[in-house]
Amino acid sequence: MKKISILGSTGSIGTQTLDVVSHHPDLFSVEGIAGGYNISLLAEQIRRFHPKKVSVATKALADQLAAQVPSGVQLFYGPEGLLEVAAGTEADIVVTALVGSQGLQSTLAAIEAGKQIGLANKETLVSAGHLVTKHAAKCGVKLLPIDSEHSAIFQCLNGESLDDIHKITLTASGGSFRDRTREELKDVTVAEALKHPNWSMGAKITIDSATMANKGLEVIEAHWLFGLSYDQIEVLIHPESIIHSFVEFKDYSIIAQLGLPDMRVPIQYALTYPQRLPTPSARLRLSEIGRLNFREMDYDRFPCLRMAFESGRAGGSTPSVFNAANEVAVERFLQGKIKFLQIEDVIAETLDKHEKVDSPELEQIIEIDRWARHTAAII
Ligand SMILES: NC(=O)C1=CN([C@@H]2O[C@H](COP(=O)(O)OP(=O)(O)OC[C@H]3O[C@@H](n4cnc5c(N)ncnc54)[C@H](OP(=O)(O)O)[C@@H]3O)[C@@H](O)[C@H]2O)C=CC1
Ligand SMILES: CC(=O)[C@@H](O)[C@H](O)COP(=O)(O)O
Ligand SMILES: [Mn+2]
Repeated sequence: MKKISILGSTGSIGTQTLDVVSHHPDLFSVEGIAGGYNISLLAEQIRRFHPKKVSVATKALADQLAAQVPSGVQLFYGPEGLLEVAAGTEADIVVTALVGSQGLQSTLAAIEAGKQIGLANKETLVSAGHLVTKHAAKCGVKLLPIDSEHSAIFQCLNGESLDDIHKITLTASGGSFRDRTREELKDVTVAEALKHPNWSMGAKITIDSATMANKGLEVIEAHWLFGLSYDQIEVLIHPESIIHSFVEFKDYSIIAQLGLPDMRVPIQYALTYPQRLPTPSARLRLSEIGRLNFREMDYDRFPCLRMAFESGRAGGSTPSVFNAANEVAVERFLQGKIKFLQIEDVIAETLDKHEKVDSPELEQIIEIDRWARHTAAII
């Protein structure tokens, strides 16, 4: 029986992780879950999966939840509560499915406690990839990718030497506005931006897909997960999201991973690795799909991706600023405070104001993240 804890159990990745668990009740037990504000769903998850430790965003919510669940469950709240669920249980693997760089300290705590990591929360790796990978190596912890593209690359690389890689290609659906010109993006609404063509995901990542910041975060995530240079990472628009990504080796042979867009496949692979088991996903039938399409990436159309590459190449604290500015800009867009195209302006101006710090320690990352959020909030 593999014991798991989930940070962000009430979100898109969290609920799909629990769906995978419910399809294999003999294989998995749930030690801990952490959510933010959705306590009715947390109460339901507690009744169904019997975690020992549960965390919510605030003390008031923890008190409300206490009235709805069996007295044996240990309830926590706030950042300390996340650390408790990340590191204070007997879990073998922690699924990091919080949204944003707020997941950084709990991911590091889980690693320090020797938990394997099912990594969905890409912002942690963007913000502090050098620290996360260093700690994981020191503690002998595997970072098992859940992000669909990185799971694809991980599966393609199985048993292959990193020295044999020429390039990897991350595929991008193009997001909600892939067929619109920049002129047509001026007055798009939040509701339109939230309509991803292929995936049902949380609000923040859906907006990131529309700006292509998501692929930018994924480029930096791939750099850290696979130890590749930015020159070895390419992005290709593939509107169907059937090829989840591919590796081109130095003999120019290409290995790709394909499947219908269903996150339960990469989630389950991270939980069962190196074993493969049946999933609840439907089968891909290529004869029904008929054809697959590809388009060259246009960096003028999607400047957030260009800024992500530049931030990754600049290194040090720059990706952390890119990430924090993006998080704030997306939140402001979702609240109707800025327009869609201003997301990229907020990121660009915040990056312009930043003075890079090389190899920042955790405390410096936290301080720089705070500075970037404050700066991005008032641009
Ligand atoms: N969704 C997807 O298909 C994919 C997602 N990812 C990545 O996975 C991560 C999660 O994405 P997704 O599941 O879509 O996001 P969601 O917005 O659906 O879920 C976010 C989760 O974080 C929790 N949360 C938010 N704020 C707090 C807080 N202050 N304290 C505790 N918990 C909090 C939410 O709790 P609550 O709702 O209870 O407030 C929720 O459980 C992101 O990093 C994303 O980029 C990667 C690949 C695919
Ligand atoms: C499911 C997943 O991994 C997302 O990150 C997905 O990749 C978003 O789609 P696009 O960024 O390709 O639009
Ligand atoms: Mn992805």
